[in-house]
Amino acid sequence: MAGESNKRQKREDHRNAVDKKTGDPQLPRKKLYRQRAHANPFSDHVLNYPTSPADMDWTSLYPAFTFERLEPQPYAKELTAVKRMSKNVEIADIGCGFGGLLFALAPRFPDTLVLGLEIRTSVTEFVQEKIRALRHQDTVEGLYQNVACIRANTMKFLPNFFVKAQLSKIFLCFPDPHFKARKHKARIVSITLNSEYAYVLKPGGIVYTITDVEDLHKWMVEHFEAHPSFERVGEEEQEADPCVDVMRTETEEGKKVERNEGVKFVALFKRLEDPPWPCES
Ligand SMILES: C[S@@+](CC[C@H](N)C(=O)[O-])C[C@H]1O[C@@H](n2cnc3c(N)ncnc32)[C@H](O)[C@@H]1O
Repeated sequence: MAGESNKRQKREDHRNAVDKKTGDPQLPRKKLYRQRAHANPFSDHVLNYPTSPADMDWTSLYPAFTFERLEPQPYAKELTAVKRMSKNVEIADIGCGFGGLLFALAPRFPDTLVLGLEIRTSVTEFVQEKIRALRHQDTVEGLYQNVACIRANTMKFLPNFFVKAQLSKIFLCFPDPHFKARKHKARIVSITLNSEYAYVLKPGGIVYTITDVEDLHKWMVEHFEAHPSFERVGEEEQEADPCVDVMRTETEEGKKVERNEGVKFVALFKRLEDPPWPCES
């Protein structure tokens, strides 16, 4: 406990310290935010999440993508100035860890809102601190205004954040493998969860997966191929997608596998159009 409060104090000191030359906030140090590798997705964590996407306030996460307008309010005679978003989140990195992919994608898609969702508290805080520092450093091009990170257990609450067909890309990079058969239910890919990914993805949208665990790769392929809303993207189209290279090289886990000369298994799945209801055909 003393160790944790000591670490918290060090983080606070580092957060308040500025770069002596530029006066900018310093980038956070990973070593102050390290946390046990696995968080149990079935635990009752104390999490903040909206009861529905309409209740989610994105304006504080992406202030550069907001505007104000006057709107009527219940029981008020006067119109009130309300902040609204000019864009919605379109790219989600599920289990973003320390955010390597987010920081690589954000400048490549400067007009698209990118969101990391991460279950571990300290790791989420690291990404949020890094975003704060990078935004402060880059006042000329306005980079990193389009990236944010929230603490969330996506296995439980993904549809609380996104409306139907909101997202164009979902990344599942190096998800926890949960090797033992009795732990497979904790995997981030399953028939049930794939239905949630299908719900929040727009037709033509892509789920990107990468892992160094062959058994998990086969599991992900098997579960997405078995799902009627997805089809696997062919090798040629996969390799032509610039996000694939980013996912291979910029994720923290991808870099680790590279250092250990390990193998990376990639598979992409396209969200298909829903078939017409019988009464529509
Ligand atoms: C092995 S790490 C991969 C991190 C990052 N994607 C990368 O490739 O470097 C898996 C991450 O998923 C997070 N995670 C696991 N289950 C989750 C859940 N249900 N909701 C959100 N994040 C989760 C873990 O905390 C961990 O940071």
